Formats: sequence, C-alpha cells, structure tokens
Amino acid sequence: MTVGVDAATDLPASILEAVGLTKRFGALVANDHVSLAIRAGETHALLGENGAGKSTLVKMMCGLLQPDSGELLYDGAPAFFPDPASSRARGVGVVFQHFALFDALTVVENVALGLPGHEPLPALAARIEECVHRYGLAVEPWRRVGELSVGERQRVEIVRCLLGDPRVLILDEPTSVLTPDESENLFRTVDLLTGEGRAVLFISHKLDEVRRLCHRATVLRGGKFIAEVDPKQESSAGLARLMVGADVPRTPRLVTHEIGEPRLLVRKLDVAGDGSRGSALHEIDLEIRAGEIVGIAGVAGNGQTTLFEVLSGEKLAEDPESIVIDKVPAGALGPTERRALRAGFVPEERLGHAAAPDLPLSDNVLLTTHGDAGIVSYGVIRRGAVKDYFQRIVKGFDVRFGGRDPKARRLSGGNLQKFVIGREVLRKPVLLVVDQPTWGVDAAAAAFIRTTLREKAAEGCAVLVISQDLDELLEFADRIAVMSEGHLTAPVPVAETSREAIGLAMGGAHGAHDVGRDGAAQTPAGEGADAS
Ligand SMILES: Nc1ncnc2c1ncn2[C@@H]1O[C@H](COP(=O)(O)OP(=O)(O)OP(=O)(O)O)[C@@H](O)[C@H]1O
Repeated sequence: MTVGVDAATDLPASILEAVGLTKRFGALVANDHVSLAIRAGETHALLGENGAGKSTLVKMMCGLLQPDSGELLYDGAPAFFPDPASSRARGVGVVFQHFALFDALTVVENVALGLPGHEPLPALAARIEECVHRYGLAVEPWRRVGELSVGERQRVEIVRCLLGDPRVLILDEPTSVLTPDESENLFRTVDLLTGEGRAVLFISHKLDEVRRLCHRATVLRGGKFIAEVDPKQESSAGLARLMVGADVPRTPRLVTHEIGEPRLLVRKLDVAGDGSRGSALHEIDLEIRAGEIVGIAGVAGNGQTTLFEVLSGEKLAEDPESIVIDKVPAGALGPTERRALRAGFVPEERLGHAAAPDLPLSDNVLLTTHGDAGIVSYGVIRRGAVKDYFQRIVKGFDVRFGGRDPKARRLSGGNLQKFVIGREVLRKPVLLVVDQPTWGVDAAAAAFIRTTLREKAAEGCAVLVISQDLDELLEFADRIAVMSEGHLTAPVPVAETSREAIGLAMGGAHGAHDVGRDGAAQTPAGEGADAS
C-alpha cells in the first residue's frame, strides 16, 4: 500500500475525513461541527468523556448514522455512505465493543456470514489462517465461537474486518475486554497494519496505552472538537484535563474503617457446566466481610459469569447452604429474594441484562427496586417515588443524556453504566456484587465509581468486584483472588501479592492455590481478613 503526502501539511494524506459533522438527537447536539482526518499509516486516538460523542462520530463515518450537516471525504473527494455495507466496500472496517457473532457457529461460518458470495468454507479457512499468520492474531477457524474467550472473539471480529482488506480500521474500545498480554498482542497487530500504510482509529479511555500506541489524538468534549494533539507529548493527566476541562481526581483510599461480620459466605460451591467454555465452578470458597472490597481477577470466560449468576440467584445453587448472605442461607433463593436481603447486583452486560434497552430509564429503575420499601405499595407502583429515585441516580451519579426520560439504549455506554451502578448503590445494600464496574467508563467516571464503592464498603457493605482490569483491582480492592478454569484461589491482601503472582494464577496455575507475592501457600478465604 503506497502512502501519499498532503502537500499543504506535509503529513501523510488523509484516507477518511469528517468535515464539520453535526448530529442532533432532538434537542441534544451529539456532534457539533466535528472534524477529524484519519491519515494513512497512523494510529489516531479518539478521546472524550462518556457521552462526548465518540460513537456518534464513528457511526457517521461508517454509514450507520447520517449527519444532519457536514460531509465525509474519502481520498480527498466527497463520499456518501448510506449504510455500513457501502463504507465497507470502500475499505472502512469497524470493530464495535459489542460483537456480532453466533455462539453456535464456528469461526469460519461466522466470518462467511459477513462476506458476499458463497466462498467454500475450506478456502475461507485457508484465507483466515493466512491473515492470522500475517498479523499474529491467534484465531482457529474451526473452533466454535461459544468456546472462545472475549479476547479470541475480538480477534475473530478483527480478522473478519481484515479479510475485507480495509484501508481504515476503527477499533471501538478494543482493550477494555482484554488482558494485559492480549492488549500487547493487539498493539503489535495495530503497528503491523499501520506499517502497511493502513490507518487505525482507536477509541479508548485508557490514556497510558493511547500515549504509547497513537500518533495523534482528537479530543471531543460535549459533542465539540476540543483539540488535536500528539499524545506522546502529553501526560495522561494532561489528556484527561483536555477531555474533562478540569483535573481528574484519583481514587482516595479510605482505610480507617472497621472490618465487620461476614456478609457473604460461599462454601464448597460446585456448579455443573452446561458444556460451554468456563461454565462450571469447582468447590468455590469465599468470605467477604462488612467493610471490605474483594476483587476477582481473571481472563473472561473462566467461570466469572457463572459465579455472578449463582451469586445473584439467576442460577440456583444445588446446596442452599453453599451461599449465605447476611447469615441467611441463600443458595436456593431467586434474585428478588436475595435483593430483599439487601444484596445488590451489577452484571457485566449493561444493555439487555442490567437494563432493558427499550424501556425508559424510570422503568429501568423499577427492574431492581420494585421490592424496596416505598417504591411499590399494595401492588401499586408509586410513580412519584420512582421519579424521585430516578432523579437521585441522575444527579448523584452525573448520568448525562438528552431528553427527560430516554430509553436505556439511547444512553452512551458509560452513562448507562453510571445509571446501573447508581440504581444499586442507592438501595443501601449490605452486599454488592459488581461485574466489570468500569467497562467503557471514562477516567473521571471510573474514579467516581471506585470511590463510591469504597464509600459503600466504609459504611459496612461487603463488595465483590469481578474485573479483568488488574490495575483497577490493585488500586482499590482490599483482597484479590483469581478465577481460572472454574477454580478460585484464596483471596490475599493486595499488599501481599504482585502483578506477576496474579498473572501466573490467571494463566491457569490454580493448583498452586495462592497469589501470594512469594508463592507461599496462603490462608484459606476469610482467615486474616482483618489484616486488610
Ligand atoms: N440514538 C440516540 N438517540 C438519542 N440520543 C442519543 C442516541 N445516540 C446517542 N445519543 C446521545 O448522544 C450523546 C453522545 O453519545 P455517544 O454514544 O456518541 O457518546 P460516547 O462519547 O461514545 O460515550 P461513551 O464513552 O460512554 O461510549 C449522549 O448524550 C447520548 O445519550
């Protein structure tokens, strides 16, 4: 691929360019005269707070949304993409945060579905293998997608895009679901792609990786273009300041509170698998006391989803005594009964699991609060109380959106996450189980969510956080355990472990049964919790 040069700027020529794009949703201006040029051979970051307008811009650049005004240029000439197929045909590939893959089909079958014509599967598998080899992507064409980890699925999506030989590849928060190793591999692939003269648009809230990987960065704030900078010349704090317009606080550690009674006790919890990868749990032991945050690290697809389901009551435990919430055997109780014990749950999937996409936010409030005092009385929904609760979430958690009470699907990803966390936290739970608390959430909102969870712990709540983000867990958990192939190591105080020990256990060293810094055997779950 040859890379031309823009005579006016002496920079590589832009392949895809947005010029003054504006998009309104009712009264809300999601993009206000935004311009962005993606140049050949560069990795260009798109930065902004939750709701800043990043996804809206990307959707206009690939034909998923039409701008109200402004235009797109492709190779310097006006371009019109009435739909995603037309942008794909011109060489614009997008890998969205939410994958569009069928679990029951193999990789090659999934890829075939997205391609025109009827290429025989063995020939397509050979092309996939060639692409995998060329870009170091580690994808096996004949494996069933249901058996793949999130990182592997993402690679399938990337391979699918690359088979279309794109000149521009747009990656929407690609590393939020990846382990550090997987992220490193992805960065290598991105470098190979730009080395060939392709352009990559990289959306991320992780400013350190943006500074490492990207040649330029465009910052949006409140739907407006704020700056184009060289991220390597900026500090992470400087980039965050551009995004937010003010300094971004770090999570304060509140360490002065007491560790109290066990709020969650899990004893010898076994869950049979349903045949899919990472669906079985083996003899899980865990104790979380009032006042502490326990983090569960691990590569997605190692049993975390099953653990969440069995703790929240979406899946029942065979032995009712194997899960005890606030001294009550809860293994046989459903979600509503567990909520009545003042347990709160935030699942990983915001849209469709934590929130009903086509219900307004106020009705989404009801989904998890209908059992709480004051919200429903004598079978009648108290709309005023729901509205008050809704307003408290919006104000307390800075949930931003257009309109008064939009459907959940209209919110940006990060704002919906803040809404879901707020809905659970305001119930004043004694136990809070949160899966991936800050996925897709900007730096300021992530700091706010972590601070809020710490405050809940300080008030006597026991908090269980399942997260792929090791830095996040090391920053704000008191103890950390690792989930691997359905086994859980004993949680150890953060001060007594290291990234290396956790990384080793994440890689499957569950037989070792510990994540202590020196590799010495740790005390079983619960003992020594006061030390945290
Ligand atoms: N279809 C829609 N209808 C109404 N409002 C919308 C729609 N899509 C997006 N919005 C609003 O437009 C604004 C920008 O949203 P967008 O998804 O582009 O933000 P973002 O920068 O990608 O955020 P995040 O980092 O949270 O993903 C938000 O206030 C969002 O609520």
